[in-house]
Amino acid sequence: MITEADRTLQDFDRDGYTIFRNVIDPALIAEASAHVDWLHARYPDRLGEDLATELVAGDPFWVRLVGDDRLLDIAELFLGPDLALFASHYISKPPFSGKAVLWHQDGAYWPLEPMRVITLWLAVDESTPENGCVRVIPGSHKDDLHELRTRDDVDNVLGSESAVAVDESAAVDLVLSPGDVEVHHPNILHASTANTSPRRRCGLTIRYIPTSTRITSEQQPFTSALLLRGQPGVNVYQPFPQYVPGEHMPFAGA
Ligand SMILES: O=C(O)CCC(=O)C(=O)O
Ligand SMILES: [Fe+2]
Repeated sequence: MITEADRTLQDFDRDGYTIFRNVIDPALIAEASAHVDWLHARYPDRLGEDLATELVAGDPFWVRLVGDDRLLDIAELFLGPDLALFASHYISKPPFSGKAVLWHQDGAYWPLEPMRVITLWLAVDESTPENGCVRVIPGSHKDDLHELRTRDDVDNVLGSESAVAVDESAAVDLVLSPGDVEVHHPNILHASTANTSPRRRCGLTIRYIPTSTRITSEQQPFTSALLLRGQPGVNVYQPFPQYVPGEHMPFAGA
């Protein structure tokens, strides 16, 4: 018998991405949205595209969110039962000014060995072509990792892109509603345009690894390495943060 999960994995093997609808409930998405506002107030110098990984392990709400069982159950389908966080990053593009993300493969940036890792991209806002949703080239995950080249001639989040010609006519726009999750492979070519609309476009990237994938960064434990489920495997991890009223964002169950 072919189950729903088998079909999802087959889609992912063929296309390099797949979408899960309505994973996270509106109450928790509202907290994630408030978290982005709270982070902006707490770190006023950071851009919305840069609410990043080094803030995660000291932030009880962030850890609660990436450790949510609904997200880990999805990660487990792809990676098995022993799961860690490698990195997580809100990419919140403000109205009218949000920057583009140029075509890239995530794995080209990451200190992981082997490159066994998936991204869950959790939609916090509606995400459409108008406000700069993620776009992918289906099947491009079958290529090896390309070299990177620097790009500072256009305003963009990464400052670089894959050094490869991309046939944009093959791109698929990932239109998502708040609470939906898009899963993508570390080798898939993906991008997003600038936000020229009046609506914010916020998503939370969550990079999960099986604990058999080694984080080879010099910094140990890596800034956002957290053991989330099962056995610790080959890495060392950050301790879980304790909630301190007044220091951290209050949230349900804090
Ligand atoms: O949110 C975006 O626009 C880009 C996301 C991305 O590159 C990723 O999740 O790896
Ligand atoms: Fe990416």
